[in-house]
Amino acid sequence: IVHMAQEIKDKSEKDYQEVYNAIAVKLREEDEFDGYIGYGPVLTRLAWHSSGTWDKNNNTGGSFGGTYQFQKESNDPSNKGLHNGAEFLAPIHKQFPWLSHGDLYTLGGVVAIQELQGPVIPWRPGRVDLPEDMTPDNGRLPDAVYGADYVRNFFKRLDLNDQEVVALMGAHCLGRTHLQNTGFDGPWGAASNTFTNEFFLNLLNENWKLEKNEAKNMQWNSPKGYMMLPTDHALIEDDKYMAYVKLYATNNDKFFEDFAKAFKKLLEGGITFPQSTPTYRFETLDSQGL
Ligand code: HEM
Ligand SMILES: Nc1ncc(C2CC2)[nH]1
Repeated sequence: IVHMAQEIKDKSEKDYQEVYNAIAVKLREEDEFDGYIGYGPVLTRLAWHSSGTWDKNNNTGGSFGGTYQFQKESNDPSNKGLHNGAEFLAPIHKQFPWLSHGDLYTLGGVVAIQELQGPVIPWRPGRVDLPEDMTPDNGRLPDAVYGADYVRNFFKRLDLNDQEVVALMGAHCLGRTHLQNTGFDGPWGAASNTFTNEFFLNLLNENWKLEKNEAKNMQWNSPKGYMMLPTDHALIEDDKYMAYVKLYATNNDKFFEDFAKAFKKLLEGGITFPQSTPTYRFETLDSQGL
């Protein structure tokens, strides 16, 4: 299967910056969601989950077809809680009906990372809505209860290596787990809505204890009230992953640079873009003085 991005001839960088700004203004205004965390984290997770269904072996799934819009995918138990992100984006789709669902979901993640003071994520348009019967089966997204070998093997299907996996996991600096979504709880301390390398610093500096939570799942908790999933903690149990955890804990610029590259790669998995497709690097609201 070839997912050839369409050439967008009648839309300019200004048009896409206008969509970016509409999402960013809504993100700034609707700040009360999830105990004043806001929509940034759940938009980031929606962009990741709509892309993370890709299978490089047969080029099925991925962000291209925007199939998260169909219940077969949005009702995947792995996607519990993401309807909040989709409902946030629905008025944006109404305002800009020419934007495909795949472009909408991935752009939402780009806006979230950038507006939460993370790196600029280069982004290309041209994903094309596919029919419902092209929706990938449930079960393509990762479980949180396993260790390093599982994580390494899982991300092979998305063509992501150790360095890319560790960089991407840094997005767990955002938001929080919700017992009713995934059976994991916490952090009880201030969950963050600012993109930093804190995930790596916490992994290295906190005193982690493996405990059974209220949903009978094992998770790692720290005296400060932070938590790590077993798949998070796996990054300091494996020597190859540990090297990147230490790199990103001590070099924030390198983390930002590597995260931006890996997140773009994740959001574009399986897509062939025409040579003529521009790569956009959007301005944040702050940098536009808005
Ligand atoms: C082994 C891979 C991964 C596993 C097992 C995993 C698992 C989870 C779980 C269980 C939650 C809690 C969801 C909830 O209870 O509402 C979560 C939240 C989140 N994940 Fe991951 N994740 C993984 C990789 C990623 C990646 C690659 C990204 C993005 C680059 C990401 C971004 C997020 C964000 C932003 C949240 C917070 C969502 C919110 O606050 O509503 N995760 N993840
Ligand atoms: N440490 C940690 N692992 C997963 C999370 C969810 C993103 C909030 N937090």
